[in-house]
Amino acid sequence: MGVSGSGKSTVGELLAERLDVAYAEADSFHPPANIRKMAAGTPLDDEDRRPWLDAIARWLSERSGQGGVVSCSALRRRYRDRLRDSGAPLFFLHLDGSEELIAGRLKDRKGHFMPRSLLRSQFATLEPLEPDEHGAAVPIGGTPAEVTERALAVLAP
Ligand SMILES: Nc1ncnc2c1ncn2[C@@H]1O[C@H](COP(=O)(O)OP(=O)(O)O)[C@@H](O)[C@H]1O
Ligand SMILES: O=C(O)[C@H](O)[C@@H](O)[C@H](O)[C@H](O)COP(=O)(O)O
Repeated sequence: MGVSGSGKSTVGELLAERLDVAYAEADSFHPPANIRKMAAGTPLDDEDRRPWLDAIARWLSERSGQGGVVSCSALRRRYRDRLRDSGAPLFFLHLDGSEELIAGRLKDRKGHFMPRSLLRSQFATLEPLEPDEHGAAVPIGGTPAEVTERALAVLAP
């Protein structure tokens, strides 16, 4: 989990490779209308995110027990609750970094529908993990390989 540009896709793929489990990119579960809306510079609302979270929850429940990594922003507590309702045992890794660091990385990202102008609203929507949630924050400084090592250390201390 984490805001746009926090490294979910980059680190998620590396993590899945290291764990030898399936990987899913949550962006690919958005209905086309959601992609169009974000590309036009408008943040999604809860209603837009409902079918998207339902589709990700389906993927999770189909894979329950086999392991897997999904890179999904899961910005609000209630979105994570929806994913937990899938029944799959989930561990949320929050890729955690400053708006300044992430904005800098997004400047160099090419060929992605998400405009940088939405980063502010992503931070405004973000609700960090609460103490009762199974998961941990992972600082995103350093290379993707370093962040992946940090995530692995948290998963298997
Ligand atoms: N640890 C890192 N160091 C430098 N650049 C990174 C790092 N992680 C990701 N990036 C780059 O930052 C941008 C956003 O990463 P991405 O994985 O697309 O984030 P998200 O999936 O969360 O939107 C991409 O251009 C990616 O190559
Ligand atoms: O809930 C949302 O507002 C979106 O799903 C958003 O959080 C997500 O991050 C976008 O799909 C952009 O994609 P990237 O995170 O890959 O930039």
